Amino acid sequence: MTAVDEEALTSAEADELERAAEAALRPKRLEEFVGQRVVREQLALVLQAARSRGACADHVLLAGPPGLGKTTLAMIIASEMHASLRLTSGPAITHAGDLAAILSSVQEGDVLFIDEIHRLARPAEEMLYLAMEDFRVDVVVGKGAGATSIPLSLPRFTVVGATTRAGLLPAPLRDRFGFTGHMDFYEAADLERVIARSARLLDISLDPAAGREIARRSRGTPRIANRLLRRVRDWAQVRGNGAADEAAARAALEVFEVDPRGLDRLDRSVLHTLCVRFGGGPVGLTSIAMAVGEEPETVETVAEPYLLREGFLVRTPRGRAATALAWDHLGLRPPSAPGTQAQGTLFVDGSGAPPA
Ligand SMILES: Nc1ncnc2c1ncn2[C@@H]1O[C@H](COP(=O)(O)OP(=O)(O)OP(=O)(O)O)[C@@H](O)[C@H]1O
Repeated sequence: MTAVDEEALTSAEADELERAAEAALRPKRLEEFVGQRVVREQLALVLQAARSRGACADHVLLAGPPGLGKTTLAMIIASEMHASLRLTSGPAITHAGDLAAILSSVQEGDVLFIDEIHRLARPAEEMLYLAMEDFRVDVVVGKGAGATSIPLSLPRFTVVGATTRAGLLPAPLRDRFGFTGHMDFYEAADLERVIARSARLLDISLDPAAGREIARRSRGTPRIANRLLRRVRDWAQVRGNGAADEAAARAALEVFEVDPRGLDRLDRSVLHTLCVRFGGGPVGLTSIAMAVGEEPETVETVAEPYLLREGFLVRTPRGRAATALAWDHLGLRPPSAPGTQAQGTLFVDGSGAPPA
């Protein structure tokens, strides 16, 4: 096995472990689901009404940045409806035939979760409209002039679609969802509750001040909060005295390059590129992505929403531009200020100054 294979295996194993750790922390019922008060209330109503009619729930679209709980909510919908859950994703369905195979095995009342639904191939998308509206698929048998289309009726089922980019969904598909839950970043207080709950489940005795520190630096995202909690536990075990207290939280977050505003390496790299390489912008998404070595979609869906929300950057018709807060956070001065040099190295504390 080559060094590259070994590395790939290790990171695949690490991803698998992270996924397993995440799965163990998923709330199973709507009342355990912390925060997102509006979506929770709307969903509770939709599900209760469907249950009392003895019908399956209307199709649900969940929209919002990664890690806010869309998959978790899909699982909760299935469990609240006492239904079986089938999971797939837009990129996994490369041909309409893949979707036809899934749909033809769907049972009455099932919940079909389609993650990244905005990435479905067009023919599959069209098949899905029909399935969602008329509970029917047309299966094409044969090729060319001899091809025939055989209609296949489906039992009633619920599609739960998740997307980080609701704007990319074609209107006909969007319109087939009876309810859309718009998920937003969590308030720090809600994240503290997520962290306290996870600490209990993981049997970590967590100091409330450490929970606050982790919450503050989790970019409003439960997945990040849970991940940082596990890293704080690691630090406490290996370098500390086992106590997950505030000092352990600060030290661990420093090691894992999460700065005091919760920005991680990618966030800082985007801001740094914008300020130093492009003089603060405005500059197009693709140029930023190329400069930081990421896909434009990753920059747009993973880094940008939080940077926008926190006021580090703005979107203008001519591209992304850094705000005064971004320059300040990096310890740099914008080029218009006299005597400015838009240069510097990024440090974990976001100061722009090297550690003493
Ligand atoms: N409201 C919540 N309360 C408690 N834990 C939560 C909540 N939302 C999410 N989590 C936890 O955060 C993790 C990520 O959630 P999930 O996988 O559902 O996010 P997602 O929005 O589907 O992300 P992606 O779009 O990247 O797939 C899970 O471990 C889940 O337990």
